[in-house]
Amino acid sequence: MSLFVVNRYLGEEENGSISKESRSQALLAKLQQKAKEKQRQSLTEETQKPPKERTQKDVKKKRKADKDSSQEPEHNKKRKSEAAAVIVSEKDNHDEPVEEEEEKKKKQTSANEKRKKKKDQSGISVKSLPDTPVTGRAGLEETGGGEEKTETENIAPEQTAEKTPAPTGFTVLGGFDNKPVQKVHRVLPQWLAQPDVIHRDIKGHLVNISEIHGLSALLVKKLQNNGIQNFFPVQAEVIPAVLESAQQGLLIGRGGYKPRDICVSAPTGSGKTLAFVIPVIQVLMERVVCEVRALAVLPTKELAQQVCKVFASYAEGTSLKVVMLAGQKSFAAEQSCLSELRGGMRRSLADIVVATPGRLVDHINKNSGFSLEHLRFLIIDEADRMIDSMHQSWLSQVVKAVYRPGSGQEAMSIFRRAEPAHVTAASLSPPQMPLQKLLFSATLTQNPEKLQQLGLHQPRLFSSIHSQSSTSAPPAARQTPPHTQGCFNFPEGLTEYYVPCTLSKKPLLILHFILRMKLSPILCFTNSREAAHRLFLLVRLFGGVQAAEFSSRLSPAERKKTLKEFEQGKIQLMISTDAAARGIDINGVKCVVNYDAPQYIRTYIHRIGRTARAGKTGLAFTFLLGVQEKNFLQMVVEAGTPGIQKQIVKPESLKGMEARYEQTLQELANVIKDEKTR
Ligand SMILES: Nc1ncnc2c1ncn2[C@@H]1O[C@H](COP(=O)(O)OP(=O)(O)OP(=O)(O)O)[C@@H](O)[C@H]1O
Repeated sequence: MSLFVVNRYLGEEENGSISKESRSQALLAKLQQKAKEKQRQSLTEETQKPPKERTQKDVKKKRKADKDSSQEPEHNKKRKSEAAAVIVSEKDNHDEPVEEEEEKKKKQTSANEKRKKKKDQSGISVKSLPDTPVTGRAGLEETGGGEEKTETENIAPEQTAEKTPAPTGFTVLGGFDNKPVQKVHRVLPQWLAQPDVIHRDIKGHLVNISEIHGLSALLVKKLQNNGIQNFFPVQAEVIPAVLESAQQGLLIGRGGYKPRDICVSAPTGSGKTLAFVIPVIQVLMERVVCEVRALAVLPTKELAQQVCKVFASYAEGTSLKVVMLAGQKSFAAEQSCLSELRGGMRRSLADIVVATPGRLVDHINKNSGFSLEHLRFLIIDEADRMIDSMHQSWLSQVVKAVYRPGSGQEAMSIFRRAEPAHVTAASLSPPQMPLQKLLFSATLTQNPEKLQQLGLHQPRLFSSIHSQSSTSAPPAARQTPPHTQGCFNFPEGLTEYYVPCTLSKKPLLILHFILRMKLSPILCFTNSREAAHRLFLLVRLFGGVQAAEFSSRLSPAERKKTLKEFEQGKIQLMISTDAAARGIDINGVKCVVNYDAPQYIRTYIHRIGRTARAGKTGLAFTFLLGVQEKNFLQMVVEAGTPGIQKQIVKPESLKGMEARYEQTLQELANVIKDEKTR
């Protein structure tokens, strides 16, 4: 039972037996009639006086007339509109005679009604179309045929009758279908859109280490002892920028302002590690009191180990101490490396800490001897990975630990740090140790929302994405970035191939690459730990290849040993999961094989970036099944690859190994069964 009954006023026919449909038609016709009369009245008035005499009074009168007419009974209106029509015809004798005009309007009205009836039956929603277009062609004749064009002049004739005329002074909505939709282009923040350009071509843009001012003789000597005579482009750009931000010493940046945070997006193997190790050691080596002033956070133990080794190597000969928090040792052992109690006072035993997020958070929360109140540099390597995996919200815990009010005198000291707010005279008066963030990645996200999480202060971006390869510009020159080719960096010396294959032939292909094409040492990536293990077992059973697996199936010590043997050339084929994809710096990798095609472009970039490092050349092959080809190639091309070639391996070149391969598959099935039972 309907709760509310709404009775619509339908005029005199209210109680008649007319059907709903025709009632609404009749109502519609009436409304149109009224609209027509109103327009006629307004036209009549308008044509009676020259425009300049029309005053507010007229407008009010017109409005009043409109109002009255809407309340006036029907028969009066009809008479008025006929009278108005007569006035118009006597006044402007060049108009068509009234009867014909009336006839025309009637025809138009009935034509409209017919059309509406037809549309009603077709179910399409009906717009209430007044049938005497004011600005249409007919409207032009009524007003004596002015010269100006109206919008119906430009519409195709069949549309003129359809076009809804605008009542005087109103805009008729609609017509969206013929407006082209404007494409929205993402507008990057200024600092992202106009980075400082880093050249991709390392060999063509080396800068002698003596050209970089501000480096101590000790560091220069250490670089030369390590065989480094020239800085790579990313180092030549970033090292001076970091040194400049610490020119006034540790306390505050130039002019009292906080130094700008720095983001670096440069290809894999372009030397980003030294780009932060050298300036941080240079700035901290003059320190007097040992406190944790530099913290480098990396995603994996291996990377933390690798960076800690580089820091320790260049801190040798200085009083700086480097400590790693990555779970290689027990929590207690790490705790004793960080600080000690002497005479009832806490003394820090570390200047530079290299950590993985998990262990770092543990020490912040459970180790009272670990203080970050003097932290000056926060280095986030593989920054895009660290942003994505902000587990345990490690960054907010670091920032909280940095600005945590100290106890006792520390809380009162003029060096007490307050979280940066707006830059005002007051916020700058006590000299404070600023916290400067340094971000590094070969696939740094350009997504402002993601970067927002890092709370960067007036960030400055150094990027090689915009640079043209092998230009003849002077080494340290910065070009205004040309059009961005793609959104990722590819090492200059890398050649990429894809190999069409079938699932069953993939193991034979990798054996063919080693035994026939002699491409070893090969770093081979699979998409899972199990696939890496199975392939490792199969290659070992096939024989003739020194192979090893590298995944979380191995203990950290076993992984470290495997990396070392691979680097020493004792292993021809290292079968790895993506644990070794990011940042791992293994000298001498000639060839990377994506045994399983990577699902994400960042994974691809970091995998192939294990070769062609430090300006050397390298090869990258990706085995592709038929169904993967189209999407993979599209992904790589969109990322801005300089070019990927098709490498076909003929089935006959695999023929000689098939018999042995079949036998190996049998043995493999037994080995896997044994493992499962163990
Ligand atoms: N100026 C230099 N001269 C010669 N070799 C260098 C120089 N700088 C770095 N290298 C070497 O280049 C290799 C790659 O350096 P590094 O690991 O810092 O690259 P990366 O940009 O961090 O790579 P990824 O993005 O993969 O982490 C290292 O073996 C390093 O010793």
